[in-house]
Amino acid sequence: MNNPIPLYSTADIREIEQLAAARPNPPNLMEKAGLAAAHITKNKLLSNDKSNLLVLAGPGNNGGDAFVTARYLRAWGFQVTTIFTGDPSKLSQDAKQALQNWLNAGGELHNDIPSSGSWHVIIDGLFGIGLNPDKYPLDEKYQRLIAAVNHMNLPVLALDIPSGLSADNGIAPSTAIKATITATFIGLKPGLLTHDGCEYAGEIILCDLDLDAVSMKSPQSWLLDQSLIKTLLPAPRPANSHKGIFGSVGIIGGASGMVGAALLAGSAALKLGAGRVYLGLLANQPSTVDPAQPELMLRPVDELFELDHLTCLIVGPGLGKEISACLCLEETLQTSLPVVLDADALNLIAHHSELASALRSRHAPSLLTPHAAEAARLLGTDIATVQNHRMQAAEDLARNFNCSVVLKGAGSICAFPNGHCYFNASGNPGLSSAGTGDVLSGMTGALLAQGLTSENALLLAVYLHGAAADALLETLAGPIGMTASEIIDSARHLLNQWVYGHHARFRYSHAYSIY
Ligand SMILES: NC(=O)C1=CN([C@@H]2O[C@H](COP(=O)(O)OP(=O)(O)OC[C@H]3O[C@@H](n4cnc5c(N)ncnc54)[C@H](O)[C@@H]3O)[C@@H](O)[C@H]2O)[C@@H](O)CC1
Ligand SMILES: [K+]
Repeated sequence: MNNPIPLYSTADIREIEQLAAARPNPPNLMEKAGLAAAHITKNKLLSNDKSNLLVLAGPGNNGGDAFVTARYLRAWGFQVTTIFTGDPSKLSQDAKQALQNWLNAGGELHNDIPSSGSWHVIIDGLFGIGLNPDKYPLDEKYQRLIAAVNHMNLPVLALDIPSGLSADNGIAPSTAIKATITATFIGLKPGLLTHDGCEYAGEIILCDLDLDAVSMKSPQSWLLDQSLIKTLLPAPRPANSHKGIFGSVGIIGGASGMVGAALLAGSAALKLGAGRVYLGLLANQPSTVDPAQPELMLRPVDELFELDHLTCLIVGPGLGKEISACLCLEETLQTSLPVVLDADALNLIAHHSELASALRSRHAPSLLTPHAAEAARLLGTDIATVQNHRMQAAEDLARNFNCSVVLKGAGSICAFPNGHCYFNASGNPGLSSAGTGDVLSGMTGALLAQGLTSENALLLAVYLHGAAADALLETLAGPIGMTASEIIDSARHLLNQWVYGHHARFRYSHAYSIY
Protein backbone atom coordinates (compact mmCIF):
# COMPACT_ATOMS: atom_id res chain seq x y z
CA MET A 1 0.00 0.00 0.00
CA ASN A 2 1.32 3.46 -0.91
CA ASN A 3 1.87 5.85 1.95
CA PRO A 4 -0.17 9.04 1.80
CA ILE A 5 1.68 11.97 0.25
CA PRO A 6 2.71 14.49 2.93
CA LEU A 7 2.42 18.27 2.75
CA TYR A 8 5.01 20.59 4.27
CA SER A 9 4.88 24.24 5.28
CA THR A 10 7.64 26.67 4.34
CA ALA A 11 9.10 26.31 7.86
CA ASP A 12 9.10 22.50 7.51
CA ILE A 13 10.86 22.66 4.14
CA ARG A 14 13.52 24.98 5.55
CA GLU A 15 14.06 22.55 8.44
CA ILE A 16 14.44 19.62 6.03
CA GLU A 17 16.90 21.64 3.92
CA GLN A 18 18.97 22.42 7.01
CA LEU A 19 19.04 18.78 8.06
CA ALA A 20 20.20 17.84 4.56
CA ALA A 21 22.85 20.60 4.60
CA ALA A 22 24.18 19.33 7.95
CA ARG A 23 24.96 15.87 6.53
CA PRO A 24 28.63 14.89 6.09
CA ASN A 25 28.29 15.04 2.29
CA PRO A 26 25.48 17.53 1.79
CA PRO A 27 23.59 17.14 -1.48
CA ASN A 28 23.60 20.05 -3.93
CA LEU A 29 19.86 20.57 -3.82
CA MET A 30 19.81 23.51 -6.23
CA GLU A 31 21.61 21.47 -8.86
CA LYS A 32 19.18 18.57 -8.39
CA ALA A 33 16.16 20.91 -8.49
CA GLY A 34 17.31 22.58 -11.71
CA LEU A 35 18.12 19.26 -13.37
CA ALA A 36 14.74 17.78 -12.41
CA ALA A 37 12.93 20.86 -13.77
CA ALA A 38 14.96 20.77 -16.99
CA HIS A 39 13.98 17.12 -17.55
CA ILE A 40 10.29 17.87 -16.99
CA THR A 41 10.41 20.86 -19.35
CA LYS A 42 12.14 18.86 -22.06
CA ASN A 43 9.88 15.83 -21.73
CA LYS A 44 6.55 17.56 -21.31
CA LEU A 45 6.73 21.00 -22.92
CA LEU A 46 9.47 21.13 -25.54
CA SER A 47 9.96 19.44 -28.89
CA ASN A 48 12.14 19.85 -31.99
CA ASP A 49 9.89 22.56 -33.37
CA LYS A 50 9.23 24.14 -29.97
CA SER A 51 12.71 24.83 -28.76
CA ASN A 52 12.86 28.48 -27.63
CA LEU A 53 12.65 29.20 -23.93
CA LEU A 54 12.36 32.29 -21.81
CA VAL A 55 13.73 31.76 -18.30
CA LEU A 56 12.93 34.23 -15.51
CA ALA A 57 15.41 34.20 -12.63
CA GLY A 58 14.45 36.17 -9.51
CA PRO A 59 16.55 37.62 -6.69
CA GLY A 60 16.77 34.54 -4.42
CA ASN A 61 17.41 30.80 -4.56
CA ASN A 62 14.38 30.26 -6.79
CA GLY A 63 16.40 32.30 -9.30
CA GLY A 64 19.35 29.97 -8.60
CA ASP A 65 17.19 27.01 -9.60
CA ALA A 66 16.30 28.88 -12.78
CA PHE A 67 19.99 29.33 -13.73
CA VAL A 68 20.60 25.60 -13.30
CA THR A 69 17.50 24.74 -15.37
CA ALA A 70 18.58 27.19 -18.08
CA ARG A 71 22.10 25.73 -18.19
CA TYR A 72 20.93 22.14 -18.69
CA LEU A 73 18.38 23.06 -21.35
CA ARG A 74 20.99 25.11 -23.22
CA ALA A 75 23.43 22.23 -23.03
CA TRP A 76 20.75 19.96 -24.53
CA GLY A 77 20.48 22.23 -27.55
CA PHE A 78 17.54 24.48 -26.76
CA GLN A 79 17.57 28.26 -27.32
CA VAL A 80 17.44 29.89 -23.90
CA THR A 81 16.90 33.59 -23.15
CA THR A 82 17.36 34.36 -19.46
CA ILE A 83 16.34 37.45 -17.57
CA PHE A 84 17.62 38.15 -14.06
CA THR A 85 15.79 40.59 -11.77
CA GLY A 86 18.12 40.43 -8.76
CA ASP A 87 21.46 41.77 -7.57
CA PRO A 88 24.34 39.28 -8.05
CA SER A 89 26.08 40.53 -4.89
CA LYS A 90 23.03 39.62 -2.76
CA LEU A 91 22.68 36.04 -3.99
CA SER A 92 23.34 33.09 -1.68
CA GLN A 93 26.50 31.09 -2.27
CA ASP A 94 24.59 28.37 -4.15
CA ALA A 95 22.71 30.83 -6.36
CA LYS A 96 25.91 32.80 -7.06
CA GLN A 97 27.55 29.58 -8.18
CA ALA A 98 24.53 28.69 -10.35
CA LEU A 99 24.70 32.15 -12.00
CA GLN A 100 28.45 31.81 -12.56
CA ASN A 101 27.98 28.35 -14.09
CA TRP A 102 25.35 29.77 -16.44
CA LEU A 103 27.69 32.56 -17.56
CA ASN A 104 30.65 30.15 -17.86
CA ALA A 105 28.52 27.96 -20.12
CA GLY A 106 28.10 30.93 -22.48
CA GLY A 107 24.68 32.02 -21.22
CA GLU A 108 23.64 35.66 -21.32
CA LEU A 109 21.52 37.79 -19.02
CA HIS A 110 18.83 40.38 -19.73
CA ASN A 111 17.23 42.58 -17.13
CA ASP A 112 13.80 42.59 -18.70
CA ILE A 113 11.86 40.60 -21.28
CA PRO A 114 13.47 41.54 -24.64
CA SER A 115 10.98 43.36 -26.85
CA SER A 116 12.02 41.32 -29.88
CA GLY A 117 12.00 37.61 -29.50
CA SER A 118 9.52 34.80 -29.46
CA TRP A 119 9.39 31.78 -27.24
CA HIS A 120 7.56 28.50 -26.98
CA VAL A 121 7.90 27.88 -23.26
CA ILE A 122 8.56 29.98 -20.14
CA ILE A 123 10.33 28.91 -16.94
CA ASP A 124 9.21 30.84 -13.86
CA GLY A 125 12.02 31.12 -11.32
CA LEU A 126 11.11 34.54 -9.90
CA PHE A 127 10.02 33.55 -6.39
CA GLY A 128 9.57 30.34 -4.47
CA ILE A 129 8.90 29.76 -0.80
CA GLY A 130 10.81 32.92 0.14
CA LEU A 131 7.93 35.12 -0.97
CA ASN A 132 5.29 36.00 1.57
CA PRO A 133 2.93 38.04 -0.59
CA ASP A 134 0.48 38.52 2.26
CA LYS A 135 3.03 40.45 4.34
CA TYR A 136 5.31 41.84 1.61
CA PRO A 137 3.26 42.49 -1.54
CA LEU A 138 4.93 42.37 -4.91
CA ASP A 139 5.86 45.79 -6.23
CA GLU A 140 4.61 47.09 -9.55
CA LYS A 141 7.69 45.92 -11.45
CA TYR A 142 7.02 42.29 -10.57
CA GLN A 143 3.27 42.61 -11.03
CA ARG A 144 3.93 43.94 -14.55
CA LEU A 145 6.39 41.14 -15.30
CA ILE A 146 3.97 38.46 -14.13
CA ALA A 147 1.09 40.04 -16.07
CA ALA A 148 3.30 40.11 -19.19
CA VAL A 149 4.10 36.41 -18.81
CA ASN A 150 0.46 35.47 -18.31
CA HIS A 151 -0.49 37.63 -21.29
CA MET A 152 1.84 35.64 -23.55
CA ASN A 153 -0.41 32.62 -23.03
CA LEU A 154 2.45 30.13 -23.41
CA PRO A 155 3.11 26.91 -21.51
CA VAL A 156 4.82 27.83 -18.23
CA LEU A 157 6.78 25.63 -15.89
CA ALA A 158 6.91 27.14 -12.39
CA LEU A 159 9.87 26.24 -10.21
CA ASP A 160 8.72 25.14 -6.76
CA ILE A 161 5.62 27.38 -6.70
CA PRO A 162 4.08 29.83 -9.17
CA SER A 163 5.59 33.23 -8.39
CA GLY A 164 3.17 35.45 -6.50
CA LEU A 165 1.44 32.57 -4.75
CA SER A 166 1.94 31.97 -1.04
CA ALA A 167 3.31 28.48 -0.39
CA ASP A 168 1.64 28.20 3.00
CA ASN A 169 -1.90 29.40 2.40
CA GLY A 170 -2.48 29.50 -1.36
CA ILE A 171 -3.31 33.17 -1.66
CA ALA A 172 -2.14 35.42 -4.48
CA PRO A 173 -3.04 38.90 -3.21
CA SER A 174 -1.98 40.81 -6.33
CA THR A 175 -1.24 38.38 -9.11
CA ALA A 176 0.66 35.17 -9.77
CA ILE A 177 2.16 33.22 -12.62
CA LYS A 178 -0.43 30.92 -14.20
CA ALA A 179 1.57 27.72 -14.53
CA THR A 180 0.93 24.80 -16.83
CA ILE A 181 3.14 22.64 -14.65
CA THR A 182 4.60 23.31 -11.22
CA ALA A 183 7.72 21.30 -10.45
CA THR A 184 7.76 21.48 -6.68
CA PHE A 185 10.80 20.49 -4.67
CA ILE A 186 11.30 18.27 -1.61
CA GLY A 187 7.61 18.19 -0.57
CA LEU A 188 4.14 19.33 -1.60
CA LYS A 189 3.17 22.73 -0.25
CA PRO A 190 -0.38 23.43 1.02
CA GLY A 191 -0.58 26.62 -1.02
CA LEU A 192 -0.47 24.65 -4.27
CA LEU A 193 -3.60 22.74 -3.32
CA THR A 194 -6.14 25.19 -1.99
CA HIS A 195 -7.77 28.54 -2.76
CA ASP A 196 -5.83 30.50 -5.47
CA GLY A 197 -3.35 27.62 -5.72
CA CYS A 198 -6.01 25.62 -7.59
CA GLU A 199 -6.08 28.40 -10.19
CA TYR A 200 -2.34 28.91 -10.64
CA ALA A 201 -0.45 25.66 -10.00
CA GLY A 202 -1.56 23.63 -13.04
CA GLU A 203 -0.27 20.05 -13.01
CA ILE A 204 1.86 19.52 -9.91
CA ILE A 205 4.93 17.30 -10.15
CA LEU A 206 6.78 16.53 -6.94
CA CYS A 207 10.57 16.29 -7.27
CA ASP A 208 11.90 14.86 -4.00
CA LEU A 209 15.55 15.73 -4.82
CA ASP A 210 16.46 12.27 -3.43
CA LEU A 211 15.51 13.33 0.08
CA ASP A 212 13.24 11.09 2.12
CA ALA A 213 11.38 14.02 3.67
CA VAL A 214 9.12 11.86 5.88
CA SER A 215 12.11 10.38 7.69
CA MET A 216 13.42 13.89 8.35
CA LYS A 217 10.21 15.59 9.43
CA SER A 218 7.02 13.81 10.38
CA PRO A 219 4.08 15.35 8.59
CA GLN A 220 0.77 16.57 10.01
CA SER A 221 -0.94 17.12 6.64
CA TRP A 222 -1.44 14.92 3.61
CA LEU A 223 -2.90 14.92 0.12
CA LEU A 224 -6.39 13.42 -0.11
CA ASP A 225 -6.06 11.57 -3.39
CA GLN A 226 -7.11 8.37 -5.11
CA SER A 227 -4.38 6.24 -3.55
CA LEU A 228 -5.37 7.31 -0.04
CA ILE A 229 -9.04 6.73 -0.79
CA LYS A 230 -8.38 3.14 -1.87
CA THR A 231 -7.48 2.34 1.74
CA LEU A 232 -10.78 3.74 3.11
CA LEU A 233 -13.38 2.05 0.93
CA PRO A 234 -16.17 -0.02 2.47
CA ALA A 235 -15.75 -3.78 2.04
CA PRO A 236 -17.69 -5.49 -0.76
CA ARG A 237 -21.14 -6.43 0.48
CA PRO A 238 -21.76 -9.97 1.72
CA ALA A 239 -24.02 -11.91 -0.66
CA ASN A 240 -26.28 -12.76 2.24
CA SER A 241 -27.17 -9.21 3.21
CA HIS A 242 -30.23 -7.18 4.19
CA LYS A 243 -30.93 -3.47 4.50
CA GLY A 244 -30.45 -3.53 8.27
CA ILE A 245 -26.69 -4.00 7.94
CA PHE A 246 -26.21 -0.87 5.86
CA GLY A 247 -27.61 1.46 8.47
CA SER A 248 -30.41 3.98 8.75
CA VAL A 249 -29.80 7.66 8.12
CA GLY A 250 -32.05 10.32 9.64
CA ILE A 251 -32.06 13.75 8.00
CA ILE A 252 -33.48 16.78 9.77
CA GLY A 253 -34.25 19.88 7.74
CA GLY A 254 -36.61 20.82 4.94
CA ALA A 255 -38.36 23.81 6.51
CA SER A 256 -41.02 25.54 4.41
CA GLY A 257 -39.56 26.62 1.07
CA MET A 258 -36.41 24.51 1.56
CA VAL A 259 -37.69 20.95 1.36
CA GLY A 260 -35.59 20.31 -1.76
CA ALA A 261 -32.36 20.57 0.24
CA ALA A 262 -33.44 17.75 2.53
CA LEU A 263 -34.64 15.67 -0.43
CA LEU A 264 -31.26 16.06 -2.13
CA ALA A 265 -29.42 14.97 1.01
CA GLY A 266 -31.85 12.05 1.27
CA SER A 267 -31.28 10.90 -2.32
CA ALA A 268 -27.53 11.16 -1.81
CA ALA A 269 -27.69 9.06 1.36
CA LEU A 270 -29.87 6.47 -0.39
CA LYS A 271 -27.81 6.22 -3.56
CA LEU A 272 -24.51 6.06 -1.71
CA GLY A 273 -25.70 2.94 0.00
CA ALA A 274 -27.59 3.61 3.25
CA GLY A 275 -30.01 0.78 4.00
CA ARG A 276 -32.84 3.15 4.93
CA VAL A 277 -33.23 6.92 4.79
CA TYR A 278 -35.74 8.86 6.89
CA LEU A 279 -36.43 12.55 6.46
CA GLY A 280 -37.72 14.57 9.36
CA LEU A 281 -39.19 17.67 7.70
CA LEU A 282 -39.84 20.93 9.50
CA ALA A 283 -42.17 22.36 6.85
CA ASN A 284 -45.80 22.90 7.81
CA GLN A 285 -47.87 20.09 6.33
CA PRO A 286 -44.90 18.44 4.61
CA SER A 287 -45.49 15.98 1.82
CA THR A 288 -45.43 12.36 2.88
CA VAL A 289 -43.80 11.02 -0.26
CA ASP A 290 -41.30 12.26 -2.80
CA PRO A 291 -42.62 10.93 -6.14
CA ALA A 292 -39.17 11.34 -7.69
CA GLN A 293 -37.58 9.23 -4.93
CA PRO A 294 -40.34 7.19 -3.28
CA GLU A 295 -37.76 5.10 -1.37
CA LEU A 296 -37.29 8.02 1.02
CA MET A 297 -39.41 7.87 4.15
CA LEU A 298 -40.79 11.33 4.86
CA ARG A 299 -41.96 12.05 8.40
CA PRO A 300 -42.86 15.06 10.52
CA VAL A 301 -39.67 15.83 12.41
CA ASP A 302 -40.98 14.79 15.86
CA GLU A 303 -41.52 11.26 14.61
CA LEU A 304 -37.90 11.01 13.55
CA PHE A 305 -36.69 11.33 17.12
CA GLU A 306 -38.98 8.44 18.11
CA LEU A 307 -37.16 5.98 15.81
CA ASP A 308 -34.85 3.70 17.76
CA HIS A 309 -32.82 2.19 14.93
CA LEU A 310 -31.12 5.24 13.36
CA THR A 311 -27.39 4.87 12.80
CA CYS A 312 -26.59 8.55 12.31
CA LEU A 313 -28.22 11.93 11.88
CA ILE A 314 -27.69 14.74 9.39
CA VAL A 315 -28.97 18.12 10.52
CA GLY A 316 -29.00 21.21 8.38
CA PRO A 317 -30.19 20.82 4.79
CA GLY A 318 -32.97 23.41 4.52
CA LEU A 319 -33.19 23.60 8.33
CA GLY A 320 -33.84 27.35 8.61
CA LYS A 321 -33.32 29.33 11.80
CA GLU A 322 -36.74 29.23 13.43
CA ILE A 323 -37.12 28.24 17.06
CA SER A 324 -38.30 24.79 15.94
CA ALA A 325 -34.96 24.35 14.10
CA CYS A 326 -33.10 25.33 17.25
CA LEU A 327 -35.03 22.79 19.33
CA CYS A 328 -34.38 20.01 16.81
CA LEU A 329 -30.69 20.79 16.79
CA GLU A 330 -30.58 20.80 20.58
CA GLU A 331 -32.28 17.41 20.69
CA THR A 332 -29.93 16.04 18.03
CA LEU A 333 -26.85 17.11 19.94
CA GLN A 334 -28.13 15.27 23.00
CA THR A 335 -28.30 11.94 21.16
CA SER A 336 -25.44 9.47 21.21
CA LEU A 337 -25.49 9.10 17.42
CA PRO A 338 -22.81 10.31 15.01
CA VAL A 339 -24.06 13.62 13.62
CA VAL A 340 -23.28 15.54 10.42
CA LEU A 341 -23.95 19.28 10.81
CA ASP A 342 -24.35 21.47 7.75
CA ALA A 343 -25.82 24.78 6.57
CA ASP A 344 -28.20 26.39 9.10
CA ALA A 345 -27.22 23.90 11.80
CA LEU A 346 -23.80 25.55 11.65
CA ASN A 347 -25.28 29.05 11.65
CA LEU A 348 -27.40 28.23 14.71
CA ILE A 349 -24.36 26.91 16.55
CA ALA A 350 -22.50 30.11 15.67
CA HIS A 351 -25.33 32.21 17.15
CA HIS A 352 -26.25 30.22 20.25
CA SER A 353 -23.46 29.58 22.72
CA GLU A 354 -25.45 26.88 24.54
CA LEU A 355 -25.65 24.89 21.29
CA ALA A 356 -21.92 25.35 20.78
CA SER A 357 -21.27 24.05 24.32
CA ALA A 358 -23.56 21.07 23.71
CA LEU A 359 -21.60 20.30 20.53
CA ARG A 360 -18.24 20.55 22.30
CA SER A 361 -19.27 18.19 25.06
CA ARG A 362 -20.60 15.42 22.81
CA HIS A 363 -18.99 12.01 23.12
CA ALA A 364 -20.30 10.62 19.83
CA PRO A 365 -18.59 11.83 16.63
CA SER A 366 -19.69 15.18 15.18
CA LEU A 367 -18.81 16.25 11.65
CA LEU A 368 -19.01 19.84 10.43
CA THR A 369 -19.18 20.70 6.73
CA PRO A 370 -18.93 24.52 6.52
CA HIS A 371 -18.14 26.67 3.53
CA ALA A 372 -16.04 29.77 4.16
CA ALA A 373 -18.95 32.00 5.26
CA GLU A 374 -20.25 29.40 7.72
CA ALA A 375 -16.71 28.83 9.01
CA ALA A 376 -16.30 32.58 9.54
CA ARG A 377 -19.50 32.72 11.61
CA LEU A 378 -18.39 29.73 13.71
CA LEU A 379 -14.99 31.32 14.33
CA GLY A 380 -16.36 34.82 14.93
CA THR A 381 -14.34 36.29 12.09
CA ASP A 382 -14.81 37.39 8.48
CA ILE A 383 -14.72 35.39 5.26
CA ALA A 384 -11.46 36.96 4.04
CA THR A 385 -9.66 35.90 7.22
CA VAL A 386 -10.88 32.33 6.76
CA GLN A 387 -9.96 32.24 3.07
CA ASN A 388 -6.52 33.76 3.65
CA HIS A 389 -5.73 31.11 6.25
CA ARG A 390 -7.84 28.15 5.22
CA MET A 391 -5.75 25.48 6.89
CA GLN A 392 -5.61 27.43 10.13
CA ALA A 393 -9.38 27.98 10.04
CA ALA A 394 -10.09 24.28 9.47
CA GLU A 395 -7.72 23.31 12.29
CA ASP A 396 -9.25 25.87 14.66
CA LEU A 397 -12.76 24.59 13.97
CA ALA A 398 -11.71 20.98 14.58
CA ARG A 399 -10.00 21.87 17.85
CA ASN A 400 -12.52 24.43 19.13
CA PHE A 401 -15.54 22.22 18.57
CA ASN A 402 -13.85 18.83 19.01
CA CYS A 403 -15.21 17.78 15.60
CA SER A 404 -14.14 16.39 12.25
CA VAL A 405 -14.36 19.28 9.81
CA VAL A 406 -14.31 19.87 6.10
CA LEU A 407 -13.79 23.47 5.09
CA LYS A 408 -15.32 23.43 1.62
CA GLY A 409 -14.17 25.49 -1.37
CA ALA A 410 -11.48 25.12 -4.02
CA GLY A 411 -9.11 22.62 -2.40
CA SER A 412 -11.38 21.51 0.46
CA ILE A 413 -9.49 20.88 3.70
CA CYS A 414 -10.45 18.12 6.15
CA ALA A 415 -9.18 18.68 9.69
CA PHE A 416 -9.45 16.54 12.79
CA PRO A 417 -9.11 17.27 16.50
CA ASN A 418 -5.74 15.43 16.59
CA GLY A 419 -4.28 18.16 14.37
CA HIS A 420 -4.15 16.09 11.19
CA CYS A 421 -5.23 17.75 7.92
CA TYR A 422 -5.99 16.45 4.44
CA PHE A 423 -6.14 18.58 1.27
CA ASN A 424 -8.60 17.30 -1.31
CA ALA A 425 -7.25 16.80 -4.81
CA SER A 426 -10.60 16.27 -6.55
CA GLY A 427 -13.35 18.66 -7.64
CA ASN A 428 -13.94 21.50 -10.08
CA PRO A 429 -16.06 24.67 -10.43
CA GLY A 430 -19.08 22.58 -11.49
CA LEU A 431 -19.61 22.06 -7.76
CA SER A 432 -20.36 25.77 -7.34
CA SER A 433 -24.11 25.41 -7.57
CA ALA A 434 -27.06 25.09 -5.20
CA GLY A 435 -27.55 21.74 -3.52
CA THR A 436 -24.05 20.30 -3.82
CA GLY A 437 -23.46 20.86 -0.10
CA ASP A 438 -26.68 19.00 0.74
CA VAL A 439 -25.42 16.14 -1.42
CA LEU A 440 -22.08 16.06 0.42
CA SER A 441 -23.82 15.84 3.79
CA GLY A 442 -26.05 13.01 2.53
CA MET A 443 -23.06 11.11 1.14
CA THR A 444 -21.19 11.49 4.43
CA GLY A 445 -24.21 10.18 6.33
CA ALA A 446 -24.47 7.17 3.99
CA LEU A 447 -20.86 6.21 4.64
CA LEU A 448 -21.26 6.64 8.41
CA ALA A 449 -24.36 4.44 8.27
CA GLN A 450 -22.36 1.74 6.50
CA GLY A 451 -19.92 1.59 9.36
CA LEU A 452 -17.02 3.81 8.30
CA THR A 453 -15.34 5.76 11.10
CA SER A 454 -16.20 9.46 11.16
CA GLU A 455 -12.73 10.35 9.84
CA ASN A 456 -12.88 7.85 6.99
CA ALA A 457 -16.48 8.70 6.11
CA LEU A 458 -15.62 12.38 5.84
CA LEU A 459 -12.44 11.83 3.79
CA LEU A 460 -14.10 9.39 1.41
CA ALA A 461 -17.22 11.54 0.98
CA VAL A 462 -15.20 14.69 0.26
CA TYR A 463 -12.94 13.00 -2.28
CA LEU A 464 -15.79 11.07 -3.92
CA HIS A 465 -17.95 14.21 -4.18
CA GLY A 466 -15.17 16.00 -6.08
CA ALA A 467 -14.30 12.95 -8.18
CA ALA A 468 -17.96 12.57 -9.16
CA ALA A 469 -17.92 16.15 -10.42
CA ASP A 470 -14.63 15.48 -12.25
CA ALA A 471 -16.15 12.44 -13.95
CA LEU A 472 -19.06 14.60 -15.17
CA LEU A 473 -16.57 16.92 -16.88
CA GLU A 474 -15.46 14.03 -19.04
CA THR A 475 -18.96 13.75 -20.50
CA LEU A 476 -19.22 17.55 -20.81
CA ALA A 477 -22.03 17.61 -18.22
CA GLY A 478 -20.22 20.59 -16.70
CA PRO A 479 -18.69 22.57 -15.28
CA ILE A 480 -21.38 24.88 -16.69
CA GLY A 481 -24.79 23.72 -15.53
CA MET A 482 -23.65 20.68 -13.53
CA THR A 483 -26.39 19.85 -11.03
CA ALA A 484 -26.31 18.41 -7.54
CA SER A 485 -28.55 15.51 -8.60
CA GLU A 486 -26.11 14.51 -11.34
CA ILE A 487 -23.31 14.44 -8.78
CA ILE A 488 -25.23 11.85 -6.77
CA ASP A 489 -25.53 9.45 -9.72
CA SER A 490 -21.94 10.00 -10.74
CA ALA A 491 -20.75 9.33 -7.18
CA ARG A 492 -22.76 6.11 -6.99
CA HIS A 493 -21.17 4.92 -10.25
CA LEU A 494 -17.66 5.70 -9.01
CA LEU A 495 -18.10 4.15 -5.60
CA ASN A 496 -19.29 0.88 -7.13
CA GLN A 497 -16.42 0.98 -9.59
CA TRP A 498 -13.88 1.51 -6.79
CA VAL A 499 -15.30 -1.13 -4.47
CA TYR A 500 -16.04 -3.81 -7.08
CA GLY A 501 -14.04 -2.99 -10.19
CA HIS A 502 -14.94 -5.63 -12.80
CA HIS A 503 -15.46 -8.28 -10.17
CA ALA A 504 -19.17 -7.63 -9.59
CA ARG A 505 -20.01 -7.81 -13.29
CA PHE A 506 -18.16 -11.09 -13.67
CA ARG A 507 -19.93 -12.63 -10.71
CA TYR A 508 -23.41 -11.80 -11.94
CA SER A 509 -22.88 -12.71 -15.58
CA HIS A 510 -21.54 -16.10 -14.44
CA ALA A 511 -24.62 -16.70 -12.27
CA TYR A 512 -26.88 -15.72 -15.18
CA SER A 513 -25.28 -18.15 -17.62
CA ILE A 514 -26.12 -21.27 -15.60
CA TYR A 515 -29.88 -20.79 -15.98
N1 LIG B 1 17.51 26.44 0.32
C1 LIG B 1 17.68 25.30 -0.32
O1 LIG B 1 18.38 24.43 0.14
C2 LIG B 1 16.96 25.08 -1.58
C3 LIG B 1 16.17 26.07 -2.13
N2 LIG B 1 15.58 25.89 -3.31
C4 LIG B 1 14.89 26.98 -3.97
O2 LIG B 1 14.98 28.18 -3.25
C5 LIG B 1 13.70 28.73 -3.02
C6 LIG B 1 13.72 29.51 -1.76
O3 LIG B 1 14.74 30.44 -1.90
P1 LIG B 1 14.78 31.78 -1.09
O4 LIG B 1 14.63 31.51 0.34
O5 LIG B 1 16.00 32.51 -1.52
O6 LIG B 1 13.49 32.53 -1.53
P2 LIG B 1 12.95 32.98 -2.98
O7 LIG B 1 13.93 32.78 -4.04
O8 LIG B 1 11.63 32.37 -3.10
O9 LIG B 1 12.69 34.53 -2.77
C7 LIG B 1 13.50 35.27 -1.91
C8 LIG B 1 13.98 36.50 -2.61
O10 LIG B 1 12.88 37.30 -2.96
C9 LIG B 1 13.00 38.59 -2.41
N3 LIG B 1 11.64 39.03 -2.06
C10 LIG B 1 10.83 38.52 -1.12
N4 LIG B 1 9.65 39.15 -1.12
C11 LIG B 1 9.70 40.07 -2.11
C12 LIG B 1 8.78 41.02 -2.63
N5 LIG B 1 7.55 41.14 -2.10
N6 LIG B 1 9.16 41.80 -3.66
C13 LIG B 1 10.37 41.67 -4.21
N7 LIG B 1 11.31 40.80 -3.74
C14 LIG B 1 10.97 40.00 -2.72
C15 LIG B 1 13.90 38.42 -1.22
O11 LIG B 1 14.54 39.62 -0.90
C16 LIG B 1 14.84 37.35 -1.72
O12 LIG B 1 15.84 37.94 -2.51
C17 LIG B 1 12.78 27.55 -3.04
O13 LIG B 1 11.45 27.91 -3.34
C18 LIG B 1 13.40 26.69 -4.11
O14 LIG B 1 13.00 27.11 -5.38
C19 LIG B 1 15.94 24.78 -4.14
O15 LIG B 1 17.10 25.16 -4.81
C20 LIG B 1 16.17 23.54 -3.34
C21 LIG B 1 17.15 23.77 -2.24
K1 LIG C 1 8.60 30.21 -9.09
